[in-house]
Amino acid sequence: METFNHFDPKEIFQDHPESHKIYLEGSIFKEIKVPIREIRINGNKKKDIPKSFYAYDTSGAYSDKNSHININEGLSPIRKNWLLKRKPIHGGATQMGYAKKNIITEEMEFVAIRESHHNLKLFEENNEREKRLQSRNKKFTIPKIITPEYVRNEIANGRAIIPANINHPELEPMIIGRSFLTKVNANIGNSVINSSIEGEIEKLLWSLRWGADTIMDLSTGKDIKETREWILRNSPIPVGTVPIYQALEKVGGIVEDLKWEIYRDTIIEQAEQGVDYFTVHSGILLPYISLTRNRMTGIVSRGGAIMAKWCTSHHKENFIYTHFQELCEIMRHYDISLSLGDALRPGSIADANDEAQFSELKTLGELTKIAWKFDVQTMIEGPGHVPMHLIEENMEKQIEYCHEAPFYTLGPLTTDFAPGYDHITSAIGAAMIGWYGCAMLCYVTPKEHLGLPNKDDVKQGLIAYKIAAHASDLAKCHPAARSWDDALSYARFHFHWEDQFHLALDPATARKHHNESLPEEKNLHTPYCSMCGPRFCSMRISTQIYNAEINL
Ligand SMILES: C[C@H]1O[C@@H](n2cnc3c(N)ncnc32)[C@H](O)[C@@H]1O
Ligand SMILES: Cc1ncc(COP(=O)(O)O)c(N)n1
Ligand code: MET
Ligand code: SF4
Ligand SMILES: [Zn+2]
Repeated sequence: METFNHFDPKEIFQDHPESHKIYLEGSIFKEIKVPIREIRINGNKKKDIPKSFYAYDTSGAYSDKNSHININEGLSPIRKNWLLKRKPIHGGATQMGYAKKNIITEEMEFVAIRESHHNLKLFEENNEREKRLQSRNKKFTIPKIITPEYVRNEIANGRAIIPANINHPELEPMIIGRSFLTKVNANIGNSVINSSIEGEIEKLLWSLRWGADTIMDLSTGKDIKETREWILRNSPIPVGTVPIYQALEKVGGIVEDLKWEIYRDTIIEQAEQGVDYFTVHSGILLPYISLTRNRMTGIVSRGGAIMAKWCTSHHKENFIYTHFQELCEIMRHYDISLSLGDALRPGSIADANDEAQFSELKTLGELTKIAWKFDVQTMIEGPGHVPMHLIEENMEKQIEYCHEAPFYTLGPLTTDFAPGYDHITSAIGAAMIGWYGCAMLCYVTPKEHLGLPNKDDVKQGLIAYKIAAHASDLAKCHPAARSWDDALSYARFHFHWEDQFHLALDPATARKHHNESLPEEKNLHTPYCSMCGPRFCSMRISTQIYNAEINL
């Protein structure tokens, strides 16, 4: 693609009525501007309720009415000055390197503000209510306000990462760790069957619109490098890749012809472009491969299957494992985060939690320790297909084997019997593992196992996963989570229909469903909807009871 003139990017971000973008300033670093979406709450104009709600905002400059957007030029490089300034003062280091030296970076303050800003109490404290809602929370203590020092400490200890390549200055930093908001990744990218750069840009923009915290470009078709360049220059969120896919392309798809040197050159090429994290299949060792023989579905990881074929055909140990320190040195230089891939994740309910899977997980734990020596920020990838009763064991073993490095799981899918609806089968497992402490949920779309997702699949996958992530945050009693539910419930009980739509995850769909049976103009202040009608509306009857009490 030479130039982009296919559609107006800003149009994708216009269906957020009563929302506008504001920026919060740093206190350590005045030049940082942390984006937030402010949603206006209109109420009935009589009562003294908060006038706005602040929502975490992943959409970058695209949703800013005052910004200039040109896909051909890319986003403005907001981190450029931070990086330049820091280098002569402290020398270049990874976020983990700075954190270990007790240095707070711009990125750390940025994410601290981002994680705390909607930590605003919408309604007056109700101690009895707070006690009741937190009574069964045993797993987590998350601080009420996330400070830059708290962020630094979590990064220094390896419990959280800020994926931020020094060559991705367009990035708005975000943090992945179990003491922070649960994050969601969206996979995009072409395949040989289906491919266009503008189509991938469109999926990127839909991902941003629907709240993806990171994306992975999993392209395996044509123009892999050029596609990635367009994505990176226009992405305000971290971009991850699986470099072995492009390495395999370089050897014409012949697995046996792969070698470390080609893989290394691919890594450097992608590092120079600004990729923020790499999925690396370094934990699948030669002896583990035979453990998959009796599985129902073999090796389902793409990178894993490629590596297994290489190892068995040469009868040699995994070349990423044997060159792991060299890999870490390259990644440290760019501050690329390491996502240790789960090449042996189960691809069916029958294969969940088997020996192959957990053997690899142990190896990933050993590699984590090595990566940390190099100050490489690290997270661990997890399954896959797991029935609900076996999910908790995955989280427990990951924390134990991998020294509390953040967990990043695909789903997990809780059943295999619903192709076409795997965004739902997997959002169930994602909500559970998020609650147990998984830091980032990799979405699954309705197309899983069936084909390459299109932009509508991206939307459906993200909606399912934003729900899973938020439900996890509520269950973790994350201090920033519940205020959104409270604002929406208040609007619902008081029949502030407009507020209910504006606060909704998907405002247009909520409005459309409401208006299908009660047309908008006449009924927007109606104290009921078509579900029960005027006489049977229980919330209306409740209000009548309380109003009568007041009159007594
Ligand atoms: C590991 C996960 O990545 C998904 N996956 C692999 N390639 C792509 C792509 N080009 N676009 C979207 N998702 C992809 C798989 O469907 C699986 O869910
Ligand atoms: C959570 C997650 N997302 C993506 C991949 C990469 O895909 P693959 O292992 O199939 O190459 C992975 N291993 N885990
Ligand atoms: N659905 C598979 C999984 O569970 C992925 C297939 S495409 C590599 O990981
Ligand atoms: S998703 Fe399709 S192409 Fe990928 S492993 Fe499954 S069947 Fe093969
Ligand atoms: Zn699968």
